Amino acid sequence: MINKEKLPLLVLRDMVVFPGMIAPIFVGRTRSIQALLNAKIIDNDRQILLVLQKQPNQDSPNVQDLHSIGVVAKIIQTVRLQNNAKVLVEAIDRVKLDNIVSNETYLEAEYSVIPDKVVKDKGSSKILVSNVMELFIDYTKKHKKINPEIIDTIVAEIEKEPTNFSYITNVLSSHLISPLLIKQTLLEETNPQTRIETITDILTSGMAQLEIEQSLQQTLKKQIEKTQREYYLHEQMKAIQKELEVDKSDFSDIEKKINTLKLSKEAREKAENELKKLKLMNQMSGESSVIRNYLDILLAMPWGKFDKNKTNITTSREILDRDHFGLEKVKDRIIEYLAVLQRSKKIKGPILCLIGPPGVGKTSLVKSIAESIGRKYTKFALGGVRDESEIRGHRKTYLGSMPGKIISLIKKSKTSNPVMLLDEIDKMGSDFRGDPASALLEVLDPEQNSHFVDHYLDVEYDISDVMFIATANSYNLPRALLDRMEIINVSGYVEEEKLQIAKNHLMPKQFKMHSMKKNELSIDDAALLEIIRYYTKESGVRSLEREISSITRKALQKILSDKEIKNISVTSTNLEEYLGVKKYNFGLAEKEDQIGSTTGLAYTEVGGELLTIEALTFPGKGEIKTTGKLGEVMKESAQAAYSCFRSRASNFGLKYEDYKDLDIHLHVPAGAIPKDGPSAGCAIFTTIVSLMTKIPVKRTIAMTGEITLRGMVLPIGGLKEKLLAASRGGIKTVLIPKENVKDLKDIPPNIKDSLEILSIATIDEVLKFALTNPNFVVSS
Ligand SMILES: Nc1ncnc2c1ncn2[C@@H]1O[C@H](COP(=O)(O)OP(=O)(O)OP(=O)(O)O)[C@@H](O)[C@H]1O
Repeated sequence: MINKEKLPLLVLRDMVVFPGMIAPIFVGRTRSIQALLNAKIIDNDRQILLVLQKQPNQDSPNVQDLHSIGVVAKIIQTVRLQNNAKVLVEAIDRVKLDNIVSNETYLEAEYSVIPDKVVKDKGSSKILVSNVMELFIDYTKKHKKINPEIIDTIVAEIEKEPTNFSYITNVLSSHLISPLLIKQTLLEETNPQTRIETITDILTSGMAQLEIEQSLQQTLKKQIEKTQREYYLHEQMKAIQKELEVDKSDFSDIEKKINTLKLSKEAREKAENELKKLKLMNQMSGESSVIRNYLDILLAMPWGKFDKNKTNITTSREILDRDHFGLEKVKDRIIEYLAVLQRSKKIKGPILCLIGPPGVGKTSLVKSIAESIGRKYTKFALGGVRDESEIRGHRKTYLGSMPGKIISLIKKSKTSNPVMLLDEIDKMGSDFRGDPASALLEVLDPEQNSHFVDHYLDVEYDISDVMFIATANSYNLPRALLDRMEIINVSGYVEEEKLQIAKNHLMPKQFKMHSMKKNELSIDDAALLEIIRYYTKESGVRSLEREISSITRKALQKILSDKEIKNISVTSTNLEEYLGVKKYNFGLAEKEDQIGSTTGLAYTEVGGELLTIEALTFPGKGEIKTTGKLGEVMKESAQAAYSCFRSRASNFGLKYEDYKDLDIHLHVPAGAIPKDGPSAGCAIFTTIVSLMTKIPVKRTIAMTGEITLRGMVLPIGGLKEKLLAASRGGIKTVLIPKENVKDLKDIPPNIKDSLEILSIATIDEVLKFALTNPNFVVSS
């Protein structure tokens, strides 16, 4: 039924109000405010019609611009603001508008209430409601636009009236998030069941849309994350590249070296691999500095660099003669060796080893050899080397590891064919860290050393062009090493030679070193001889050189501190002024012939020595006791000499009773110095015989020779050194084993001339020469 009484019409721009709902409305348009003001009071309520305009953006819609279905509502509250108002309305019924008219200030219309159709199939509608409710809850939760508390209230209210389908659909419709037109359709639908279905459809499609949106959002989020990640990585890469850019020059240096150096194939591959690793590394890391160091060393090696072989034996001889006095035999041997080199360019044979006491010129000979063949000189001091890695290096993985000395010295000499002096090869030790001698064997073996691998370099380096020359003070070398080497004996010098060396080599050398002019200082021969005799005690000339150096310094100081002094001459009279009191007595021979004291001759690492052997008797059990740090061999030699004496005692007119209760104490002075070897046998025997027979031993005689129990004299070593010591010590006569006579040809004539050298084959002969009363032996 149409309600002919008109009600003012409030046109809504963008909302649909459903029956039963309370809604706040902002009213701004004048016509709307006028409509509000003219709301009619019906049943004690101010009532008004509400309708949606078709186009939300129209400011003054005409009658045809409005939907025909709306609601009649009561105004609960009105709040007037300055130019507009806020009104709270409660929709009462769905209405159809008729006869809409516009009076002066607002629209008004007649209306007829449209009741909802009665739902017949309540069962299925109930199911539909529970479905739609579930959907609604899901949808609103997902949508997140509706406050969860409101959802709870709606759900609670609906649960209160589960069969009021009109109410339920209106509530759900008003909370749907959907376009206005759809809402208007819902308002216009009078069948609640149809409305439920429509709402279900709307929610389902809304859900699907939401899901799509959400997955789209996620993809978008992922996309953004991916882009951000890529951006970040990109930036990081830029930073790394920038970092690398800085070091690029470093790498290019290394690359250049790898490409230009004459590396072996293996070394090139290794260098390239290491460089590859290095490029991928953090340049600040410890490992990268290990690799850098390694590459530095590997690429600093003189790959393929050789000094040109200038071997010419004539010039070599000249240089050796220029630098060294005497040593003819040694020089001959060296020249022979160099002759092979001149022909074959590479010596595959054994390496040279110069053996002799200190200061005899071994080192300077090697320097001269290097100079004479135009090669660099380098020295590997082996004294005290105990660790194999000093020769062959440590693996580069160890912290602070380094290549071995051989490789380091080659690198330092900047050529692959230097002359390398292996100094003091006899002083090499060995311990748990490995035996350096066996590593050295590999170095010296011409078959192996072209493939020498240093632990640090870890690639083969050909050292077969290096000329190794060893020096040693003694023959105390591992057998295998001795076999690899050609020994050249460099023995000591006699006084005359020392004098010549001092005048022609040491003095000019020291003068040059101290910038002393030739005419400013002179040391006469007598003074030099005194230095040799009283200030030095050596086979070589090292101390002599030191003393000359000390004189030069003192003379220089005098010249510089006193302008009056223009030159200085050092003679035997003023020598003490420069060198202080005499350090040694010349000639160790006894002042008088002694009972129980004999002079023996020893050969030590520092050259020949006079050895006094003395003995005493005292009551005892007929035993012999030895002191003076004697080695096992020397002790046994004393035992043998004593047994030999006892077996022959009757020859010397002695009865068993004479010596059976006597102990002998045999001592060799300079008790702190270890002594060993069998060559003092003769001297010990002579001492015992002299002691027991009370016949003195001639003071001017010295002897050397091993004895057997049966009284034979056996040969000894180091003859030249021993004769030199005898001549230095003021000895007149030397007894040497008969078998050593053949060695005399190697002894310089001046030594032979300065001594009476007698050969002995038996101990009887020894006694005949050594005792002051030789007839005694013969008569007995
Ligand atoms: N025959 C010689 N002619 C000239 N100078 C010599 C001669 N012998 C030695 N010298 C000089 O004596 C000094 C010591 O020699 P050098 O250092 O070569 O001795 P060495 O035998 O190598 O000793 P070490 O075994 O202790 O190494 C050097 O200055 C050297 O030039």
